[in-house]
Amino acid sequence: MSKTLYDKLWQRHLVGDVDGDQLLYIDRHLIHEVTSPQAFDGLKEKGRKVRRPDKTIATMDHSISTRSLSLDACGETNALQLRTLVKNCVDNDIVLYPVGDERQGIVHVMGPEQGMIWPGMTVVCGDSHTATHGAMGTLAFGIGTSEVEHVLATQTLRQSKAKNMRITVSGTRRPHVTAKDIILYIIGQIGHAGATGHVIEYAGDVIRDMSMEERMTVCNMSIEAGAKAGLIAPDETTFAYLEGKPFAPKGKSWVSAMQDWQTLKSDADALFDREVRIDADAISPQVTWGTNPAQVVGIADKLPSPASFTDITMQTSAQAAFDYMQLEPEQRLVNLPVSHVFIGSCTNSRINDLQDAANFIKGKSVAEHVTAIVVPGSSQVKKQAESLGLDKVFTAAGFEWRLPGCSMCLGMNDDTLSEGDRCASTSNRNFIGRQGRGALTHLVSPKMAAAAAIHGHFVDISALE
Ligand SMILES: CC(C)[C@H](C(=O)O)[C@@H](O)C(=O)O
Ligand code: SF4
Repeated sequence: MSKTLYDKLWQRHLVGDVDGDQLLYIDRHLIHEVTSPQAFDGLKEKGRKVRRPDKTIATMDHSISTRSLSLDACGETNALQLRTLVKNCVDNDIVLYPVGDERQGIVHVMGPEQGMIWPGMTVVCGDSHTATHGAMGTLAFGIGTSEVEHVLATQTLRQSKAKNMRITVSGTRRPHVTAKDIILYIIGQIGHAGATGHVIEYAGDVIRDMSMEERMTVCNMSIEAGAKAGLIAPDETTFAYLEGKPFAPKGKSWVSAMQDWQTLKSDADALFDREVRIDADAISPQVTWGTNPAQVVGIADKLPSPASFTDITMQTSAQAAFDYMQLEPEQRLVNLPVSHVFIGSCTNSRINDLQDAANFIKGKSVAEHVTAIVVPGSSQVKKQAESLGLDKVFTAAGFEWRLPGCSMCLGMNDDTLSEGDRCASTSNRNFIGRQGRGALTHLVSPKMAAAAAIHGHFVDISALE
């Protein structure tokens, strides 16, 4: 019978059935300071050991400062969380990339860049944006803390299989339309729960032509459409990205791995439970106006009016979003002033993202009323950006150039906004209070964020000369 890529990955990792669920083997377990402490406590209480420390890798990302390498920089609670991670890793022989380490970074940035994530793997992490790694042709998804404990103890996970969905993006990308605009547009079309219960495979020319970094941006936000995971079949772009990375297979192992990876695609006649087709020509630079990522429009478009939604729940949610975001139905966002700009997060803090923003900023200055920060996704990204002189471009324009971490994406450190601050943010969630109590978040691409910083308000970058 014909199979989808997801079916194939699932089948390869199936080790048995338990009470109606299935048991999957996990190839790579990524951990960070927020969702691992209770899992380690659980193991200790039960007198269990970590079964495969060699398949587990830890990094610090959420609770760290972006101004100081000190673990104490963001208060006692954060320091305790970080020191607990250190102790748990030492006690269990797990490799940890602490702040200051040249491999440290946001878990979804550092994993792929170290070559830890290979096509055909199963990858989990106690973090919802684990879907990012699906860009590598990997079955990758977020798990809860009790599941983190289960994986630490057994290197397996109980799961039930999701449905297959394919999103095919074809046509021609308009100028200034980035991977972020494409995924925001997709979520706008299918809704923030539009892929619930499904694993999405992204396909079509537009996806094929994307770099690995762009594919990661797309897969990263699968969870914002409710999907279990996002996937892209591996190809030459994937192999070229992986080759020579520290954890990638080498020599003969590389050759045989490549042969296997080439088979990792959906069969031509595979059936999907749901198919969505997206025409790239219809996509312009996007900006969210609401409090979930599906509440999004093209920058030149008018906001909807609540009455335009047929569904009563969507009407109510649109009205609530307008109230919270201090916006009016049918308003346009061009010229709406912003007070803050955040370039960072596991969606948009890779080198291409920083390059996109820097290209726009070069030789210009941040508007006087705007506070703008750039937070590279990892130490490697920071180093590469500095070798290209991007840090100088940002600081000369008036941006702050920070240390890598999650930062203002969710403000578990001191990078938070105050009530009424309006932020053009390259992150992935615009939930109420996400960047600080009463703060107003608009999700955009790095280019759109850069333009907002310079002009002090949202700009239709495709209309600029
Ligand atoms: C802290 C962590 C559990 C959380 C997640 O799972 O996504 C965070 O990364 C986020 O983006 O909200
Ligand atoms: S950057 Fe944001 S979305 Fe990504 S893992 Fe960190 S907090 Fe979560």
